Formats: sequence, structure tokens, C-alpha cells
Amino acid sequence: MVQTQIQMPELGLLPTTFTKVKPAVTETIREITITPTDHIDTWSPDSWRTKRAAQAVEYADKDALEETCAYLRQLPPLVNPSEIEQARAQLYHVALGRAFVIQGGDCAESFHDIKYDIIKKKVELLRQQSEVLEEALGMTVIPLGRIAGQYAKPRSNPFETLPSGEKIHAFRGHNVNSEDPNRRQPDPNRLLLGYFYAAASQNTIRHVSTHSAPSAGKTPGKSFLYTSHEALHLPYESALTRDHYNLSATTIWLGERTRQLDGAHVEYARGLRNPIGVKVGPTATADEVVAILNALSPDRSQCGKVTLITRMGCGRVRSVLPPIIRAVQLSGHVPIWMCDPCHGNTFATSTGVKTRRAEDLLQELKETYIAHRSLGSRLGGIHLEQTGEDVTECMDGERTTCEEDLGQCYQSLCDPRLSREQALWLVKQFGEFVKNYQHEA
Ligand SMILES: O=C[C@H](O)[C@H](O)COP(=O)(O)O
Ligand SMILES: C=C(OP(=O)(O)O)C(=O)O
Ligand SMILES: [Mn+2]
Repeated sequence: MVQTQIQMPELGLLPTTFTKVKPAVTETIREITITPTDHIDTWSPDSWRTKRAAQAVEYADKDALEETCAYLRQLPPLVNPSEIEQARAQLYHVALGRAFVIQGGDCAESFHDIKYDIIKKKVELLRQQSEVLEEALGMTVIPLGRIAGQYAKPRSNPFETLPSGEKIHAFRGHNVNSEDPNRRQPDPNRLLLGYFYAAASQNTIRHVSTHSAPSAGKTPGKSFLYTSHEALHLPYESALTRDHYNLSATTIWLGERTRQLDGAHVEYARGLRNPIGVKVGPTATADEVVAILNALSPDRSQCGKVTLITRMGCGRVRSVLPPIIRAVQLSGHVPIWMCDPCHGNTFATSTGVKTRRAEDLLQELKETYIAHRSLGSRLGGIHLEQTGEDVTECMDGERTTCEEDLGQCYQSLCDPRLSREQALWLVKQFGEFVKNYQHEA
């Protein structure tokens, strides 16, 4: 464990430069009421503290947490504001249907995987996927890693019970605790480890990009791929926020369990310049999604500022997605629509192992693509849990065909990831499907 000398800066002295949004009249477009907000000037990197934070981590020693965050506030940024602005500019084109995004990586990155070869394989997988998609879709594809900071997890149940009857914290990601049942107490020092592992990962990504990218993509020092993670742990995220930039990643997202309109996560994200993703599951209503867009992007001209990452589950898309797409179209917002075919298709085997079927993932991608096309909307990206390793965590028709096969190489700390081969298969199949669809249309 790292030893740190904590210096306590005065809290509350963070820079606060605001753009005051003019109060505007309330307007109604068809059935949907939009109230442009004039409350951005009440935002600060810490204004979320007045709201309820779902999935918040309970630390035994709250002072130790605050001391760690005070230390994090003094550390250098992990990404530059210019990179965030560049991503915003590129995502604008995605929202308008001129480019596409492939976002992928671990469900929960492991500190043990911060190794050159493992990171390199993740980066190369994303590059290969973007090449496959560029060829199939005939447009630029922007790779975006769930990488260099995906260290905090929401869980269905905050505790688990051991066979002995002892109740322990659930594993909440390496920024919070260990997967080892004997070391589940949340430890704030892990946030510092997370920061330094994220920095090492960023460094490796830049190195891999400079040394193994095709010559056209080589820009020394420039990251080949943008980084992202779920902004779950708000004390950590806000400690790495300067002015209106979260400098821990290019883009962050809000999870299905933390996107409450009146909650702390929406409050935190609404003041950021970073592109923001929001997971949208099958219980989301159209009004709720429009209200989230109003909160995160009150200025509706900010095309691509918000990415709606739908994760409905195959078979459910046709009934739940179209009303949401329609309501967003009528609202005047122009978000990016992305499909995460993973989280609505997880199931546990008879022995309690979490898995997914690659075929179900492909099916949800197809259903989502068709839902957008039939409403004149556009699917702008795919979001996958995957790794560059040869794991056996998801089922396919080839190597991992049954429950027994999952045991061969199941290493995930949380949700099952597609192996390199499965992840490539999926984007190739999707690319073929789009080509045929466009040909027939
Ligand atoms: O990655 C997502 C969530 O953390 C995960 O799906 C929750 O899984 P659980 O139901 O095992 O807690
Ligand atoms: C927690 C996740 O997903 P969701 O919020 O969609 O359940 C995730 O992406 O790992
Ligand atoms: Mn997951």
C-alpha cells in the first residue's frame, strides 16, 4: 500500500468560472415540456454534495477519504482540456451521422492488469474493430477505451454473505476494495493507487499508439484513443475536476443505477465540458430521458454533448426504444445514440456464473440499428465489455459453447467480457448486417 504525506488544502477554494445561461421561457413541443435551466451558475465541482448519491461508498474513516481527495486535488491532470475539446468536436460529427464510435474495455479494470502487453492488446483490439467498422460503414470510426480509470463499480447488492454467514462488502472495483473476501473494507488509499495506475495506463496507451499505430495515425505524444470510465465515485471524480473539466478521462458516463434526475451524479455531470454518456435501460421512460438531456445539455444546440447508451436486452428493443427515440427527436436535442448490448443480456448459469451469449449481443445491435433507421434516427456507436485476452467468459458457437467451457479461463472481476476473438466477430457481423441492410434499403 502506498504511503502518502497528505497536505490539506482548504476545501471550497476551487476555481469557479461560470457561464451564466440566460433564463428562457418555457416552451412546449408537442407533448413534451422543456424548461431551459438557468441554474448552471449554482454548479461547482462539489455542488453534487447537496444531493443524494446512489451507490455511494461508505468509508469507515471519512476524514481519511477527505484527506486523500485533498491530495488528489493537487496532482497533475491525466488528460488535457484540449483533448476533451477535440473529442467534443469529433463527437459533434457522430451525432450528425457522419462518424461512428466504438467504445470498449473491461467491466472492471484490474490493478493487476496494468502491464504493457495487456494494455497493448486492448488498444490493438479497439484499433482493429475501428478498422473493420470503417470499412463496413464507410465513415470515420472513433475508438474510445473503457480504460485508464474504470475502477469503481455499482452493484445490485452492496453486501454479500460468505458461506460462513459473515456479511462483507461486495467488490466495488479496485479503486474501492479488493476482490479478496478478506480485504473488502473500502480503503481511501486505493484512490491514489487508481490515479497512478490510470497515469501509467495513459502513458502506455500513448506509447503503443506512437510505436505500433499505422503510419497515418502516428502523432507522437497524442493518445490514439480517448479514455472513459463510469463517473461513479464522486469524491474521486470531483477531486480531479478543474474548472469545468473532469481531467481524469476524456469522457465519462453515468450508469443505469446513478442517473436519477435529482441525484448527485446528474448534478456533478451537468457542469462539465467533457462529453457525457448516460446508460438507458428498459425501465427508463421517454420523459425521463428528455429530462436528463435537459439537465445535462440545457443548450440544445450542443450536438453530441450527451451520448445515450441504450442497454435494453435483446427482444425488448422493439417495444421500449422507439418511444424514447421519438421523444428525443421532438425535444430538439441531438445526442449520440449508442448501443451497449452487454448489460441487458447478462444471465447467471445454474452454478451462478455470470455470462452472456454473443448471439444475443448481435441481436440487440441489429434490433437497435433497425429501430433507429425506421424512425430516421441514427445509431452512432457500440459500447462493449471486452478484453484483448483469450478469456472464456461469454458463450459463443465456437470455443465457449456451454457452461462447462466458461471455467477454462474466466478471469473477470465483475461482468463477463467478450474475448478478443468474440469482440472482433461481433463487430464484423454487425458491419456485414449494416452493409446488407443499406444495400436492400
Ligand atoms: O457492471 C455492471 C454492474 O456492476 C453489474 O452489472 C452489477 O452486477 P451485480 O448484479 O453482480 O452486482
Ligand atoms: C455498470 C455498468 O452498466 P449499467 O450502468 O448499464 O448497468 C457498466 O457499464 O459496467
Ligand atoms: Mn459491467
